[in-house]
Amino acid sequence: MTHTPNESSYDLIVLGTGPAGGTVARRCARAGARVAVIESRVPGGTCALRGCNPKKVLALAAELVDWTDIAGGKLIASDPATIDWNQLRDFTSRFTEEVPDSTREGFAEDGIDLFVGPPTFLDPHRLRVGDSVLRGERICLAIGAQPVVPDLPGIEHAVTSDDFFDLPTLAGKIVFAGGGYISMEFAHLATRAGCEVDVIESNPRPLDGFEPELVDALVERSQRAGISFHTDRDLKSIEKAGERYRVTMGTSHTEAHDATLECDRVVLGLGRAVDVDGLGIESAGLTKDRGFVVDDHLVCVGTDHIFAVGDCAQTSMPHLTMAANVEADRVVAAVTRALGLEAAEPRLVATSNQVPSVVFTAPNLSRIGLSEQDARERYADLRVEEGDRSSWGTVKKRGETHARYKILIADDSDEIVGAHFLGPGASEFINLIALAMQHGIGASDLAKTVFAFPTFGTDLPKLLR
Ligand SMILES: Cc1cc2nc3c(=O)[nH]c(=O)nc-3n(C[C@H](O)[C@H](O)[C@H](O)COP(=O)(O)OP(=O)(O)OC[C@H]3O[C@@H](n4cnc5c(N)ncnc54)[C@H](O)[C@@H]3O)c2cc1C
Ligand SMILES: NC(=O)c1ccc[n+]([C@@H]2O[C@H](COP(=O)([O-])OP(=O)(O)OC[C@H]3O[C@@H](n4cnc5c(N)ncnc54)[C@H](O)[C@@H]3O)[C@@H](O)[C@H]2O)c1
Repeated sequence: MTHTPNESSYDLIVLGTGPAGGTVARRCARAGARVAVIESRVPGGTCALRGCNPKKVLALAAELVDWTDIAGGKLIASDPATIDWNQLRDFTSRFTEEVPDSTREGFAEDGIDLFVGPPTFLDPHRLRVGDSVLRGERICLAIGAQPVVPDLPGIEHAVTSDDFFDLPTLAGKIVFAGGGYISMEFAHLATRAGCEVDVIESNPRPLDGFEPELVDALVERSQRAGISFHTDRDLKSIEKAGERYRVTMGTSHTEAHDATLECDRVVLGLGRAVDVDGLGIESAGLTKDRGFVVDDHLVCVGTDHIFAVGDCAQTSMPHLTMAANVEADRVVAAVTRALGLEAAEPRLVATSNQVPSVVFTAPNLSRIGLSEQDARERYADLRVEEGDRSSWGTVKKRGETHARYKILIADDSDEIVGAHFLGPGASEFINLIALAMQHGIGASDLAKTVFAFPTFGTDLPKLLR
């Protein structure tokens, strides 16, 4: 083995400091591995710095305004609450400001060497970062994904979710391109902040993958909150029009019906993609498709010592923080075992169908497991419990008008194979269903379970009977 003079050797080199990389690095270091982490940006990862956590602060503000709006004249006097963007943005930044230092401190506590800068593979075991060359017995890619910015005329006028948290103003008319999680959550905030809001989505409805009836109900509720939808429409171009922007939308099928919208800001929510620019993946023999192509053990195809985990790995797992943590735990077990250390077994275990997700609109939309369409293809004995909870006391007490559910049960085995909720309690129900799905609690046992009254939990057994 030849070493360059400033080359350091490690048992494990991790690329990325998000939930996936952070977990792999710290748990392996605590198990006794000599670990280096390379981060190309400020340490902390998407979730903590420009994703879930700051987004949840914004979503809380949207929910609060919405709740005072729908409960005004009932639970409280009807003066509407308002959002002061400067105050909200500054409050949100308090939660992100501390992340880089606390990430650095956490790594230091665990004896991990942190290198900040863009890395490049020199060969399958060695990476250059700045002036340093690091050699890793094992390497773990946890580089996440970046907002998709398509090559369209005028795209430089748009901002991404990364920029949204620091916008100098949240006012006027905002066009969100794409109708996925990011646009829907930010659109719900923006309309509650008094903006005029439009969402452009190339599919017939936003939030592909969520149950169509529940999405339709959320769209109706969103429209009532002031959001306009342009479905079956693609973002085509953006032009500067004085102080404003002119957005052109095509249809997904023909150019015959282009339409334009004038607005003050365009925000992209067109998905996220893995960016390997400058990483030199060919020197490491890596294959990338939508993400790094891995085998069932999260080992990159074409290698026997490089793992990929979280948003950058091409697996059936959704691109969510807890899914990244589940995969990270599997890699920790594999790496510690391979290094001959005491194997650190996974703390979190779930299949892709057992990972719940919530869209933090007001009201929330949640899902776990299969859609009804997929479940019908797999289960001849499928039982579907579905309905509208908007007349139920727990919903009406809050002043909410839109609340639906759909629970999918394989009748012979009593197994819950999918569940979908919109409205008050959606994020509580989905966790109870996740508990049942992850630990083999059948629908009829869940239907007999006693929860504290009056919480949303007490509605769940009734939805299953
Ligand atoms: C606006 C927004 C809201 C979200 N809300 C939620 C939510 O509510 N719930 C939820 O579960 N998920 C949410 N997500 C998704 C969640 O953030 C991701 O699934 C999660 O962060 C994935 O973790 P990761 O460790 O794989 O990647 P990341 O957290 O993206 O971390 C990857 C790290 O690698 C670094 N990196 C990139 N390239 C390189 C390189 N070449 N070399 C070294 N380092 C590199 C990046 O800078 C980053 O620090 C949200 C995402 C966004 C954008
Ligand atoms: N609450 C959460 O858990 C949460 C929140 C935000 C983000 N995320 C994660 O981040 C990922 C990225 O979020 P996202 O909202 O950017 O992506 P997304 O994949 O959820 O949605 C992108 C949407 O853009 C549409 N689209 C694509 N190109 C278009 C075009 N040219 N014109 C119009 N519409 C177009 C797609 O049809 C799709 O509906 C999510 O898939 C999710 O994994 C999770």
